[in-house]
Amino acid sequence: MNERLQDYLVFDQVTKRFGGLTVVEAPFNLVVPRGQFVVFLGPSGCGKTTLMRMVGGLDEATTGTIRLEGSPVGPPDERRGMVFQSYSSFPWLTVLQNIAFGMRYRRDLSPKAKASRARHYLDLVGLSDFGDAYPSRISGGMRQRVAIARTLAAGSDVLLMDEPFGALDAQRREQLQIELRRIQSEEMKTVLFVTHDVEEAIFLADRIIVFSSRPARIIDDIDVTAELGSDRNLELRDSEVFFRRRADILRTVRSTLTLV
Ligand SMILES: Nc1ncnc2c1ncn2[C@@H]1O[C@H](COP(=O)(O)OP(=O)(O)OP(=O)(O)O)[C@@H](O)[C@H]1O
Repeated sequence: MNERLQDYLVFDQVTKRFGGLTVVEAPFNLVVPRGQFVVFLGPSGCGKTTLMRMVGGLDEATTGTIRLEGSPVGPPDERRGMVFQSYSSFPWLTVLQNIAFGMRYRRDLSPKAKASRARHYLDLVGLSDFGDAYPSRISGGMRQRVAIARTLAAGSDVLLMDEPFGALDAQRREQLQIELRRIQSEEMKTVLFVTHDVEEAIFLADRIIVFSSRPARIIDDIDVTAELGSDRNLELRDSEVFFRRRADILRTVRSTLTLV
């Protein structure tokens, strides 16, 4: 991999304060190669969302820089797609139109290609029968799926996902985890993904960053792909090595609760 791909997304000496509250204190450094699936795992309130928002351009670092392909990240743009906990859909657009909205910048796609892509992602998230519905008429979990479909359809190179599957039932969640991992590896997406679910973290991640309580500090940086390979499927999920790894990581995560 050449240098530009190796240091594709870089947190360089980043700190963050909100008034008197220090969220990221010890300068935060992390180098993410292009195409890596990185999961942030850590106690509630330690600053994971804040780090993601800074990558997305929704917040600014107090000191230090976040660089994407060598340049400081600026305001949100189409290179970075976000699915956050407080997802939003446009109430005046139908579900299908909401998904298509994510592609408004895509000049490389004809209107017909956009329509078929929107339909594809609508089906993928299991909302085939709700394309013409308005967001106010569907459940919160379904609106979350609309947000996921819109972000995937947009085709951004970097996906910033903050507990995107939190409100989904177990079966839908598993299906979307498999699809997300497939899309990510086929299309070389770089993903930052926040979850509190250790199993989800191991299943999806190439690499897991484990944080301490606030102020956020990295206490472990786990190369999951080195141990489990990059092929993720349901057999792996039931395997002994998966369960062993899950137990190890749970131990590390539990230790963060006593670290301050
Ligand atoms: N705009 C803001 N102004 C003031 N404080 C903020 C702001 N945004 C976040 N914080 C505070 O920063 C801290 C870190 O919040 P953040 O949402 O990044 O944590 P988190 O690790 O993502 O938590 P969770 O896992 O519960 O989502 C919290 O104490 C939060 O209240």
